[in-house]
Amino acid sequence: MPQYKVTYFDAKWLAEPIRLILSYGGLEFEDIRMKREEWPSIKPNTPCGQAPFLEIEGGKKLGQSKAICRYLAKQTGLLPECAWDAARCDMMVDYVDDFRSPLGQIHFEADEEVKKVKFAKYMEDAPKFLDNFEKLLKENGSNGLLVGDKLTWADIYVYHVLTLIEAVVKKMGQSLGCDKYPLSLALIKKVEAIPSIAAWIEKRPKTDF
Ligand SMILES: N[C@@H](CCC(=O)N[C@@H](CS)C(=O)NCC(=O)O)C(=O)O
Repeated sequence: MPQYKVTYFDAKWLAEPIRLILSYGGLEFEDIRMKREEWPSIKPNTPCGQAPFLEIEGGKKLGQSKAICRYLAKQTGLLPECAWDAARCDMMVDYVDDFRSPLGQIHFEADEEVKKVKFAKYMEDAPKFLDNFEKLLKENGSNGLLVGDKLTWADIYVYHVLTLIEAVVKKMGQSLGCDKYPLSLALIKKVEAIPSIAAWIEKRPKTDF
């Protein structure tokens, strides 16, 4: 019986970094993917009325995807002990979320004209984020990691969000052009090549986003 249960919809979005961190650490988990119609009956029994949420042995529940990631990062050696490095991880994660958040709204925008205009603006802003990630990766020594010389949860989180953004952007007929950003590409390749992560990517249910 797995010690952890992750509940979310049948998608990557906010739950995938949790699944990736659990997989990285070899922590067995039940990957619960709710149907939309199941959610209203589950929602009142969640900490924040939101998904994803994590259940641990003994029935305790934790909401907020980044709080869950941090908790699991601690169990799996992915949370730096040094307060400065831990804060740098938070900075990277919050920054990549600044890059992702508008795209979520654009993706679910019902009005096609509004969607087009917002997406064009999003693509105009994208290089600013990608250039900054190149700068941050360079400042860390161009070692394919964001913070220090050991893998952290920030590397896994940022890897996930960059690949998610690229998938959404591709679906809309464009590309981030990650090959123009060699250090971000190196981070993506490094995380994807970790055997436990590669094994999860291979076996996880196939969803677009
Ligand atoms: N800050 C929260 C956001 C969670 C969130 O917005 N979840 C959405 C799904 S992506 C949700 O639960 N929607 C259903 C609802 O609010 O009833 C987190 O990171 O976990």
